[in-house]
Amino acid sequence: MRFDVMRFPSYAFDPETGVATFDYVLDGPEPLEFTETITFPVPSGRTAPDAFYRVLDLLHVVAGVSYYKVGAPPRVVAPKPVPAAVGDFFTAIYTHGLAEYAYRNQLAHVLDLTVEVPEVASTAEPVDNSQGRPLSAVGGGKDSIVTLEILRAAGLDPVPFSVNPNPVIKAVNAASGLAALAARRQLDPRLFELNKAGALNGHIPVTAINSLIAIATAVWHGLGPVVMSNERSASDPNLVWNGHEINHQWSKGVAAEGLLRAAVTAHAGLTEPYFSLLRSLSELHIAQLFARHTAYDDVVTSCNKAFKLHDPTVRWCGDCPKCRFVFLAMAPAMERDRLTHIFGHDLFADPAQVPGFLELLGIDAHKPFECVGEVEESLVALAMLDDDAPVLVALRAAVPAQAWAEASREAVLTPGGETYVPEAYAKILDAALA
Ligand SMILES: CC(=O)N[C@H]1[C@@H](OP(=O)(O)OP(=O)(O)OC[C@H]2O[C@@H](n3ccc(=O)[nH]c3=O)[C@H](O)[C@@H]2O)O[C@H](CO)[C@@H](O)[C@@H]1O[C@H](C)C(=O)N[C@@H](C)C(=O)N[C@@H](CCC(=O)O)C(=O)O
Ligand SMILES: Nc1ncnc2c1ncn2[C@@H]1O[C@H](COP(=O)(O)OP(=O)(O)OP(=O)(O)O)[C@@H](O)[C@H]1O
Repeated sequence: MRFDVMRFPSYAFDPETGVATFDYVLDGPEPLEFTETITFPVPSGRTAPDAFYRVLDLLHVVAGVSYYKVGAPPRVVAPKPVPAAVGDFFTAIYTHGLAEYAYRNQLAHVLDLTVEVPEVASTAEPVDNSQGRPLSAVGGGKDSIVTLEILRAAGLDPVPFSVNPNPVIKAVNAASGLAALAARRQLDPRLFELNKAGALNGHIPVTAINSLIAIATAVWHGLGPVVMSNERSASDPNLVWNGHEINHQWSKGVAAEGLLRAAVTAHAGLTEPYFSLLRSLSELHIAQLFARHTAYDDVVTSCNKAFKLHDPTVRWCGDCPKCRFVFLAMAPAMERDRLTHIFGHDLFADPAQVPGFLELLGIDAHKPFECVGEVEESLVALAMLDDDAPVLVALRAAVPAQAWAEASREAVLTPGGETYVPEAYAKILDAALA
């Protein structure tokens, strides 16, 4: 299949049902057409404001990555004039956001794309949304639980929100006792047929898509900023290829956050659209904050296999990089019995897990293409554990002396790095960390 250009013919939105449909075309000798459907929760008695439609303009192009990856055409032409900040955001989504896909499929041209914008438009009038109730994105894992509880403790009355909440997310929301909002996202089924037939496939920047759905929902419901739980290490690449950083978690990183904020403010006017409350924290630090909340032990699930669209696991699979990393990160903060209860497995008792842990400790290959923290975080977590579980004994013996010397507990557990957290929320975070 050869395609010349990706286009975005139109989108439609029905405020009665909350259903938005986004159309895509991969144009070439044998064009392919796709439609993605996103159903927003409908608020009672609120008309969708202009800013809502403007966020949909952004979502239309960003959600196109799922279909672009079927053919990787050399050109992507955005549908309407947008401010310069939006063009930059689109280009970053299709290059950095698809970098792992480009690397795995050896499609170097994807990293050099520029999304073409018909004309540069002027920026929107400001819309002050900074004082509304925060919409807190919930992914079912430990990070968003920590954010939800920090916002709740500060009296900000957060509204939990998820895209396609699965049983894990529904159980987390139930454990929180808060009334949640949800949107439904349906990929064009044709995509799955093409995948089965062997079409090009790979990872996409899903957090950017979920984030724009969250922002649109917050705008329509008259809420305040969307608060994410993306950690410091999400900004660090897995490897460098042809001079380009390849980061599995790119759209969770701080650069993506800055670009998304700038695009939404320029095109939709929102003064405080979106930020990650936990940006300055390591995963290890967040795991320590999570340990304070036992109410979620029976439901919290960070394993990505539980979030697959087809054949998901019920909870932790117990044998993937993410399960291993979160087990190691939580271990110093809680009794082993509690940890084993949360996971349903004791990963430190199983010697077959040793090679996977060595990868996290930087002893083998590059950081896995998964949502895992830095090698330094894993080393510090291991250094904080002093019992003789079989896996821990094997890992201690394998870590070279120099690696221990380079891992600083203080560096890992001290907040730092660039963030976009507004001052009022930064005070709340400081209070939670005190
Ligand atoms: C759950 C998961 O990890 N999925 C990744 C996996 O896909 P798989 O085929 O095993 O299962 P499904 O997710 O059910 O996907 C079925 C097909 O649909 C395509 N697809 C899915 C969602 C979407 O928005 N667009 C799509 O085109 C998908 O490509 C499958 O063909 O492997 C895929 C290929 O590497 C990944 O793309 C799947 O990742 C999901 C999009 C996903 O939701 N992943 C998150 C758990 C995830 O990886 N989050 C990252 C943050 C990434 C970011 O920058 O935002 C993290 O937490 O580190
Ligand atoms: N289905 C979803 N709907 C809305 N937001 C989501 C969804 N899945 C993930 N997110 C948000 O995207 C960000 C990244 O997700 P991630 O999976 O890393 O977080 P998490 O589930 O809270 O924690 P963990 O890292 O332990 O899995 C978080 O802010 C999370 O709340």
